[in-house]
Amino acid sequence: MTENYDYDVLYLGSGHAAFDGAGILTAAGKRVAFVEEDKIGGTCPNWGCNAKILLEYPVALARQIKDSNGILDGNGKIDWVKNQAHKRQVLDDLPDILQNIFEGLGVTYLFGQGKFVDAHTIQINNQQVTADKIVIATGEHSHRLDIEGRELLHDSKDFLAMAQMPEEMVIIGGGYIAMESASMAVAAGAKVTVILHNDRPLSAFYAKFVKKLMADLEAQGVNFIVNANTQSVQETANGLLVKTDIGELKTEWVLDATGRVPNTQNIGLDEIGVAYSKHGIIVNDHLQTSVDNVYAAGDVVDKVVPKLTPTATFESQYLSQLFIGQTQEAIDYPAIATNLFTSPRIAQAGISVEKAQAEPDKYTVVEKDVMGDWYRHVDYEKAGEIALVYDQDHRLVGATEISERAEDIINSLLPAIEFGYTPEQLARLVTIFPTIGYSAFGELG
Ligand SMILES: Cc1cc2nc3c(=O)[nH]c(=O)nc-3n(C[C@H](O)[C@H](O)[C@H](O)COP(=O)(O)OP(=O)(O)OC[C@H]3O[C@@H](n4cnc5c(N)ncnc54)[C@H](O)[C@@H]3O)c2cc1C
Ligand SMILES: NC(=O)c1ccc[n+]([C@@H]2O[C@H](COP(=O)([O-])OP(=O)(O)OC[C@H]3O[C@@H](n4cnc5c(N)ncnc54)[C@H](O)[C@@H]3O)[C@@H](O)[C@H]2O)c1
Repeated sequence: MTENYDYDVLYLGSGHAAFDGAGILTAAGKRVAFVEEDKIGGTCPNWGCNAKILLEYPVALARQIKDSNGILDGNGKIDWVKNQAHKRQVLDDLPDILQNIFEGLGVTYLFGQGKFVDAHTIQINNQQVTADKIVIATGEHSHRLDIEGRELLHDSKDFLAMAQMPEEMVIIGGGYIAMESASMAVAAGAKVTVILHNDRPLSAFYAKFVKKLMADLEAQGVNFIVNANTQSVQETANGLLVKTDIGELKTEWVLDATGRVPNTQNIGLDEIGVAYSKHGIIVNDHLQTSVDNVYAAGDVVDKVVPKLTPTATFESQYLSQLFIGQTQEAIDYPAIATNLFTSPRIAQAGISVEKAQAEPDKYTVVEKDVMGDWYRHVDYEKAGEIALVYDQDHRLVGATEISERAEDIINSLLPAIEFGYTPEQLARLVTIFPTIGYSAFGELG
């Protein structure tokens, strides 16, 4: 009987995987609690997406100034100290704002590290609380290389809170965080070296566009060292010395961007029998764990869909609908759009080019240089390419673009990809001209 518990639904964590679905539950009269050991709202608002985009926004502006051939006066120099101050001004109140909103909806916040005592009971400090259903939404933390001098390495949280931009920086890794940080740091004046342990960074993105991005970043001053394993970082009289198996280099600051690790440790999973792997908590197609009343959502889940905020939101809302009986169906993920916030950006959604090329009987790939569209020159852009994936009925099923406006193009095309618009339906979309959204549909012509 659910009345025997303190709460109907309790979330371990208070990030997007928790709060985006909570309103659905409280509206249905459910008693809801979040357990949070750090900042309310989790990674995305505090040291992920929001912090990143505030610091990153001037990068494209600075590039526009430089590429405008003097139309926009000035040198487009980014003042990192002021940039950080602006970020703090916008974000520092967000946890309080979220707390007010959710307490206003009737949600209880319980502060401290939560750990399972049994399948229905969570220990927080000296307190035990019970719930009918418990959702593990503990997210991930940064991976730290196990090398000599690991205590000298920094993570993405440190990067996004960095008071001053160092003159020199080494970034280890070739994922989203490595590339986005390299793009920001070089634009803000740092001498950046990226160490890759292979020669295929950004493995989830179209290889041809990744090569173009790397060439562009190189032209901006980023130095890539490929196929190098970092072995140690040492403090010397002249700064830090980073040693790899193919050489060494001196630097001021080192970012370890070698991935993120699910927060599955020290929360009592083994004690209550919740199964997990190194990729996260193992769930069925209803996001239910190996223990019946325990579910998981967000980055902590072992899943094939990208670990992004909108994915966490989708899962959180799905679980709430499941809990109030609005659905009994398995989770049905839509096409998930993603964007790499570098300059230039790479965005994508739907069937990838690589998958389409591997199945030529099912898909056709059309690639275009987007600079043939006059509108792309409005903001002084110099290069951009799109790859469109069509099925046999000539419906758009996937798209990826490299350009400064790639995220807006892919967002515009997403409804066509998700809902499988026919050419006739597409022709009925009368969008605003002249805009980047209009240009997006122009690419389909
Ligand atoms: C640098 C960076 C940039 C990113 N940029 C983007 C982006 O541009 N777009 C995008 O879509 N995604 C981005 N992401 C990913 C995005 O932040 C995550 O997908 C999203 O935050 C996942 O939400 P979540 O609720 O699953 O986890 P989180 O937001 O990590 O929340 C988990 C919460 O659980 C708490 N917690 C953990 N263990 C316990 C415990 N035992 N007891 C109590 N509380 C606990 C943590 O303190 C945390 O607050 C970025 C991530 C990083 C690191
Ligand atoms: N724009 C966005 O939406 C955005 C931005 C940042 C982060 N994120 C999310 O956060 C997650 C984490 O991002 P991330 O960049 O930390 O991870 P990632 O998994 O994208 O990249 C990790 C990188 O580190 C490399 N690596 C792994 N082990 C290594 C080792 N021992 N030595 C050297 N390199 C090593 C990998 O080859 C890979 O290139 C992503 O999966 C993404 O979902 C999203």
